[in-house]
Amino acid sequence: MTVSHAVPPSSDDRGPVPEPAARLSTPRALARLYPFARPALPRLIGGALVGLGAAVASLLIPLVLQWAVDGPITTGDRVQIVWATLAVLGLGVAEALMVFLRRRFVLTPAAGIELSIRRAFYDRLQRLPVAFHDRWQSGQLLSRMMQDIGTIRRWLAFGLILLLINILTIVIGAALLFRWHWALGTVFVVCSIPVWVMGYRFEQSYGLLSRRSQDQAGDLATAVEESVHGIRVLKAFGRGGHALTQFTRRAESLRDTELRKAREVGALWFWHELVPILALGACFITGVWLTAHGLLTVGELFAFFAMAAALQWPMSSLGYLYSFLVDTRTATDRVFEVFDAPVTITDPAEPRTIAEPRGELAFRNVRFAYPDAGAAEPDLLAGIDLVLRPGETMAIVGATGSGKTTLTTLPTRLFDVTGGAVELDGVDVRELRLSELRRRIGVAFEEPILFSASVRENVLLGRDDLDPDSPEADAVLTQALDVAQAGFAAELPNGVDTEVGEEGLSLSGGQRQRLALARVVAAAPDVLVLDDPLSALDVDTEALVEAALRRVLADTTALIVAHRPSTVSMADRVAVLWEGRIEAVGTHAELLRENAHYRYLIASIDATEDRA
Ligand SMILES: Nc1ncnc2c1ncn2[C@@H]1O[C@H](COP(=O)(O)OP(=O)(O)OP(=O)(O)O)[C@@H](O)[C@H]1O
Repeated sequence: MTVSHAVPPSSDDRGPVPEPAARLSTPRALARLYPFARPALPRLIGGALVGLGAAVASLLIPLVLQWAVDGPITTGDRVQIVWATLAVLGLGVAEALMVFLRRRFVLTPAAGIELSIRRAFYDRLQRLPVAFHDRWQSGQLLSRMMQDIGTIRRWLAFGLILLLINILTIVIGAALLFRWHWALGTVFVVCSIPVWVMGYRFEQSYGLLSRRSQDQAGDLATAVEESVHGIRVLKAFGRGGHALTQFTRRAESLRDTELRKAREVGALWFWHELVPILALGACFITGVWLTAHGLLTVGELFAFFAMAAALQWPMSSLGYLYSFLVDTRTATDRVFEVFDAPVTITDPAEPRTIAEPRGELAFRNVRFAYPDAGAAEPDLLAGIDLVLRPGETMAIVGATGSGKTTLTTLPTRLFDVTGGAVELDGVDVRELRLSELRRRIGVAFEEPILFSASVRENVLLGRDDLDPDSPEADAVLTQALDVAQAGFAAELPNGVDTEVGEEGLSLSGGQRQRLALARVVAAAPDVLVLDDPLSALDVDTEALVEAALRRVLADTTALIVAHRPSTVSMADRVAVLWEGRIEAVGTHAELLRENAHYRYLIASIDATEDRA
């Protein structure tokens, strides 16, 4: 059941936000929050009951006034007047206390619900495949995580309960009006009808605006995130002004939508303020007429005015609560679009395990096309057959864009093959638990990503089996840093406990690459997959890393994407990727002798190096 399809970031001023394909009614859309709200339900119900108690107390005051005016005030019974005064005071204090209690009841559970939705959302983001993250802007995900889930929390803490209480208060108030005289009740109900009709129509039009503004807020977050992330490029190219212009355009689009929202809400508020006043005016005239004709007592007329005052806030708040309801529905839709996105790469139903790991990696007639590739496009990988023998180092050489990096994403199932199979020690990788697979195969990417954490934490990321403070962890860390020639880490202000900045920006490209390499070495997998791991290193450091890697690679199977002759030289054999297939496999010397494409590729690599 989906509220709508996972709409990849919709946009701002490029046209109207598309209506989700399958819209649920608002109550059903909000009911999807139930699993998160269930643990907090007793307290939420408690809060609603106490809130209702406060509303009842406020409605009882007019009844006491009616009794006082028709009884002791008319008869002059002072004792009874004192009792009536005390009752009104008592009801007022009880109402205030119950409002206070209502807040106490709901605040903590609502914050708990927010936490559990955020946790589930983050967990979902972790489990969703790379293909999902390729399609979604990070700002869209961020705004859903922060802004939309915050809106849901505020709704559960205040909006929902207030809406229920206020509607109940209005119903009880109307019933009391009927009790005094059917004509009063009827006038009130008839005059209120426009309020409900306008509320319904408002939901339709405001829903679209609400969706657009929340999507635009996501786009804006993306713009901020991208410009902060790419601040060096923007500065280097002097494009700060251009970025500001683009940002301003997006911010203005959001402002325009917010203003349209505010105008819609303002119009609704106006009618929600005006109609109750008109209704009460009509009731007033009716009440005076009824009293003049002896059909209503003076006490009842007096109580009616008090009731009008008590109903004023519940009626006028409906406009605000409606818009809040629609915003929350939109926020819920946006959050559930992520929950509804399919997790396509999962553990198998009946996982196998590799009893005696040897480290043989085989590509058997592997085919692959990216999900967004056109149906008419040929597969990027169109029948890859390649076997890496245990302990062998295999380099992959191919033209730019031929699919080398893509090939490295398949063994760990960052993407699943669209045909054929990747096998580890004879077992299809799709038959292994993801945790086992990713423990056995380690990957270092060309773009080295470091997290905002210490060098130690970054390097030992894949070793959750080790206590980070244990001597064993220290030994693994030292050895990995040694292999990756990352001795510079010891000279950082706090050594290996130095926090490397956001994504390691405070380190040089080569330093980051060496730490990323150390991370995969520390993981000690059976098979290493390295996507051009030395591209950012200077010639001397590269030679040192190579020498150390050779020692590690001596008994580890490795698949290395090579863009340089020096990387090729580390390999036992080289595979030539050409037009989606492995055209030839052999030693560097054999291929130079026998394969024209290989000669061409090596020549173009050399030419690039010479130019560099
Ligand atoms: N996530 C993705 N979604 C869609 N298409 C992609 C994705 N990643 C890469 N591609 C496309 O797949 C093709 C192969 O890309 P890939 O990065 O695997 O090539 P490569 O051989 O590693 O290139 P290079 O040598 O330049 O690093 C390219 O045309 C690229 O545009």
